[in-house]
Amino acid sequence: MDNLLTIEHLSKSFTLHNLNKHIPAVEDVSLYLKGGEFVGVTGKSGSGKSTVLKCIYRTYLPNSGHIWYQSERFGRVDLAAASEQVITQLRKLEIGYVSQFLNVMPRTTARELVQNAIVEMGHDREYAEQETVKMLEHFELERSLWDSYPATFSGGEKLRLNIARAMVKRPRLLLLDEPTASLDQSSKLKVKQLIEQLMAQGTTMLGIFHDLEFMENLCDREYRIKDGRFYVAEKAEKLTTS
Ligand SMILES: Nc1ncnc2c1ncn2[C@@H]1O[C@H](COP(=O)(O)OP(=O)(O)OP(=O)(O)O)[C@@H](O)[C@H]1O
Repeated sequence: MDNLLTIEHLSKSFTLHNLNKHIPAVEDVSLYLKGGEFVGVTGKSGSGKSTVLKCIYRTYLPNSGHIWYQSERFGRVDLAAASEQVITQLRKLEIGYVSQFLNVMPRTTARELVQNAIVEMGHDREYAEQETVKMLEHFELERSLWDSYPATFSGGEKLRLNIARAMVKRPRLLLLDEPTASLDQSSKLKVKQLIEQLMAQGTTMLGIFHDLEFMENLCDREYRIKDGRFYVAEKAEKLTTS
């Protein structure tokens, strides 16, 4: 199968002007994802894992390199150079990003947050309501919270809602940035079940997980980003734990 994503020689650095400091977060990283694969990214803290994911989602604009994404709507797109309009459409329709932090919207309830994610993909309200109920039930978010504002939720409740919102869209490409970092065992199991469902539906995933055992039981392949002056992603041997 063709690659859904091909990263070529990606570099991203940050300049902290107040400290007069230059941080080469990612240097010369190349990797690929075939359609339907679940690939894990590992590496020491600070080795640049999140930066790679954020460059793909275009939270960060890379300094150099290409991020070729085979889009359903736009054909082959370089995410490192695409216009903001294309990126906005891709985020709505094709590419999901989930981290351990929930961006709460003011005066938007938990139920609305999930529903809106489905509606912006073009589905009707009735379908969005049904899917929202299924997802909130799956993640065992207390019913009394469904119509409350997430700003007051506990860390675990926010996290479960965040994952529900990203996964309910069933994106073509899902970027998982340590989504299970502070979840208890039962919530992790819920995430695992949904990842397996998404895999069965053909979603391609690139994920960073604190819990390596959790990741290695699920993923097809793994890239290690090496610490040091150069941050090079290399293909690790295919895991055989499944
Ligand atoms: N917005 C930013 N501004 C300045 N420096 C940043 C920024 N984002 C990341 N960095 C720096 O880039 C480097 C890589 O960070 P990144 O978060 O990608 O690492 P990571 O491998 O995901 O780490 P962890 O496992 O601890 O989450 C670090 O030195 C970090 O301090």
